Amino acid sequence: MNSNLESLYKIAHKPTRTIIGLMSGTSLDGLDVALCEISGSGEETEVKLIEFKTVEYSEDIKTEIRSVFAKQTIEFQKLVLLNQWIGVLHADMILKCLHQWGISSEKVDLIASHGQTVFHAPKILHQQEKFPNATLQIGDGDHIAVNTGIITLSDFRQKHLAAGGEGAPLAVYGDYFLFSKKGENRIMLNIGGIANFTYLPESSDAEEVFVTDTGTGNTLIDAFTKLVFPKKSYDKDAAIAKDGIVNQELLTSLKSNSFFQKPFPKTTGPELFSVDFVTNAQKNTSMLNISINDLLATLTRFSAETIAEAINSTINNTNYLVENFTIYLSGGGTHNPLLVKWLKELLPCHFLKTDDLGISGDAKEAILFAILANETVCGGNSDFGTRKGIPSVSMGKISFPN
Ligand SMILES: Nc1ncnc2c1ncn2[C@@H]1O[C@H](COP(=O)(O)OP(=O)(O)OP(=O)(O)O)[C@@H](O)[C@H]1O
Ligand SMILES: CC(=O)N[C@H]1[C@@H]2OC[C@@H](O2)[C@@H](O)[C@@H]1O[C@H](C)C(=O)O
Repeated sequence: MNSNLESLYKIAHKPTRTIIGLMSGTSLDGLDVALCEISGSGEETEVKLIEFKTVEYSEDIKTEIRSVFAKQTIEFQKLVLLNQWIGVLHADMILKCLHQWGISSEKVDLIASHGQTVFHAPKILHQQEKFPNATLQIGDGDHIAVNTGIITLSDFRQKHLAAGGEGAPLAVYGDYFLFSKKGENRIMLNIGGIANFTYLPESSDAEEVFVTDTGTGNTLIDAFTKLVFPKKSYDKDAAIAKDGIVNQELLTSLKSNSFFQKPFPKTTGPELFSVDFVTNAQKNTSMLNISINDLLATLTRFSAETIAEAINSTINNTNYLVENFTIYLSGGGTHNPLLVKWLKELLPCHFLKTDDLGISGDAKEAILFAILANETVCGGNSDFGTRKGIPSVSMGKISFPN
C-alpha cells in the first residue's frame, strides 16, 4: 500500500483525531483557524476545541482577493495566481498558529480547508439553462499539504454540487451531528456575510432536517460602511445604524427582488447582494440622497426581516410551531445589537447562542469543516434521505504532503 494511504488508514482508526478546520468567509476579515480534537463520527461525533484564532488578512491580501471577489469580469491571470498564493498563505498562517500554540505539526492529523469563495453561481443566479449550479473556492489544497506537511482535505463544495446540491450551505451536516437533540426544536442561525440556518426538529430525524441561506447578513451593512467611512470595515455595535430611521419605501424595494420569491432551500452570495443591488433600489425609490444612518438602519432591518421571514415561512410548512423553537445564534452578526434586537422582536422564539451549547459562535464554521473532513476519513454513514440540498455524500479532495 502507498505510505500516504497507510497514514490515512491509521488516522481513520485513531480513537481521537486532531484536525485543523479553516474558514475564510465572505467578510474577507481573515482566516479562522480552529484546532479540534474529534472522536467518533456522524451522530456520535464529539468535538473539543483546543485552540482558535482569526488570523487577520493584511490590506494587501484583502485588496488582491477583492480584485476577483464576486465580480462578473476579472483579470484571468490574477485568479490563477491567487489560487496558489492563498494556498501558500494559508499554510503559512497555520504554521504560525501552531508555533504560537506550542504544538508541533506532527501532532496534527488533518487540515480541513474551505478555501476562499470567489464566486458562487447557483442556477437561480446565473439563469443559464445549459450550465449547472456552480461555485468556486480557491487556495489550492496540495500547496497547503506540501507546505505544512499535513494531509489536507479541501474543495468540499464540488461534491455537494456533483450530487445535486448548490454547493452550500454545508453547515447542516455538522449542525445535525453536534446539535440535534431529541425532544428539542432548534434552529442554528449563522449570521455571516450571508445568513443561513439549519432547522433541527425535535424528532432528530435526519430526513426532516432542513437548511437554507436567507439572503444578506452583514455583507451590505459592511459594504456601505466601508464606502462612506473607508477606515471602518463594519458598523461596530450598530453605532451608525442606531441613529438612523428605517426607510420603508427603500426596504420594500430591496425586498421585492425575485430571490425572495424563489422556493427554499436556496443559496446566494455577494454576487447578488452587492452595492449595485442597493444603489438600483435607491434609484427606483429616488432615495440616492438618504443619510448613511438611515441607509444602514434600512439595510440592518432588511437583514432582520428577511431572516425572520425565511424562518417563519419554512417552519409554517412543517408540523411544528415557530414559538416552540430555540434559535442558537452564531457568526459575526451576533455581535450587532440592533440586528439581534430586531430579530428578537420579529421571531417569537427563545434565543441563545451556540456558545451556550459549548461551541464558540465565532469558531463554529471552521469547526464544521473539521467535522466534514472527519466524516470523509472515518464516517460517512449518515443518511439524510432525499431532502433537497443535503446529499448524503462524503466531501473534500485529499492532498498528501509527499
Ligand atoms: N461588534 C460588532 N458590531 C456589529 N457587527 C459586527 C460586530 N462584530 C462583528 N460584526 C459583523 O460580523 C462580520 C464578520 O462576520 P463573520 O466572520 O461571521 O463573517 P464571514 O464568516 O466572513 O461570513 P460568511 O459566513 O458569510 O462566509 C463583520 O464584518 C461585521 O459585519
Ligand atoms: C459559497 C459559499 O461560500 N457560501 C457560504 C457563504 O457564507 C454563509 C453562506 O454563504 C453559506 O451558504 C456558505 O458558508 C457556510 C459555511 C456553509 O456552507 O454552511
